[in-house]
Amino acid sequence: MADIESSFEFSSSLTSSSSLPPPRTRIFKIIVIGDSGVGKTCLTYRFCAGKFPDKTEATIGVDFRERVIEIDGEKIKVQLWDTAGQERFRKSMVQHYYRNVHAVVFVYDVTNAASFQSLPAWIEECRLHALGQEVPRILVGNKCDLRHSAQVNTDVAQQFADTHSMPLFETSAKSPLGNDNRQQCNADHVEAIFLTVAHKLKSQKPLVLSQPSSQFGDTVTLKRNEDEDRGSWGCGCWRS
Ligand SMILES: Nc1nc2c(ncn2[C@@H]2O[C@H](COP(=O)(O)OP(=O)(O)OP(=O)(O)O)[C@@H](O)[C@H]2O)c(=O)[nH]1
Ligand SMILES: [Mg+2]
Repeated sequence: MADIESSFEFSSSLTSSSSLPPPRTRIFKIIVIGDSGVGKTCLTYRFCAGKFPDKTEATIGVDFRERVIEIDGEKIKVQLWDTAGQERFRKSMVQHYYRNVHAVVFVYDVTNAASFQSLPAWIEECRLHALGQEVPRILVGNKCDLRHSAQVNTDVAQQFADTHSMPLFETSAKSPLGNDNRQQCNADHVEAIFLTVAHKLKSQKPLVLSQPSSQFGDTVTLKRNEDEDRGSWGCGCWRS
């Protein structure tokens, strides 16, 4: 089974004479995968930049977005890997996505049944890249603002999520522009989805230092205990 590793970024202002423990930021690497056009770029942009992007183009390879959040007084860097859905744009990068992944977000488009039907293939890809069951996964049905043209029934999606021990979130990356409370709620989910993943990762068992920090290095690698929590994390389904 592959180890889950977590990175810590140490403050560059640290001096060797300091007697205080170094301030540090834990980094959680979360990959976002799913068919082209489901809204991976919009979702990650919304979480990191706080808005729906003016325009997007198909992602080539992978884009990184980061946001530092604070949970229980600890600063955590949520690093989102926004991957390309189009096969021709992802081929060369695929090996890199899956290295030291802390969590996976599977995205489908609620208005596109084919994107939902592709999910088993995305799950299989994770398996082929040795992603263990201990790596938290969540399922996101995006574009709920287009609910009138929805092709994927919530109950069917929930059943799929249950089968694969994932919480399901239905949401919209698009900004709620009107006073529609339900849309507001949907958009707030984008924030909540990634915060939930970060909380889940933070609450997993303590990390153990596995290699000393080099004299000049800013980053050390930490390995989780062997007996880490392997269970699923219950149903966190939030529906609109
Ligand atoms: N109505 C609506 N449109 C959305 C939403 N999210 C994304 N879109 C639109 O869907 C299209 C594709 O969005 P992207 O975020 O680029 O899709 P992607 O999954 O990153 O696609 P690839 O990079 O090709 O894998 C764009 O035209 C977005 O404006 C949403 O929540 N609601
Ligand atoms: Mg994209």
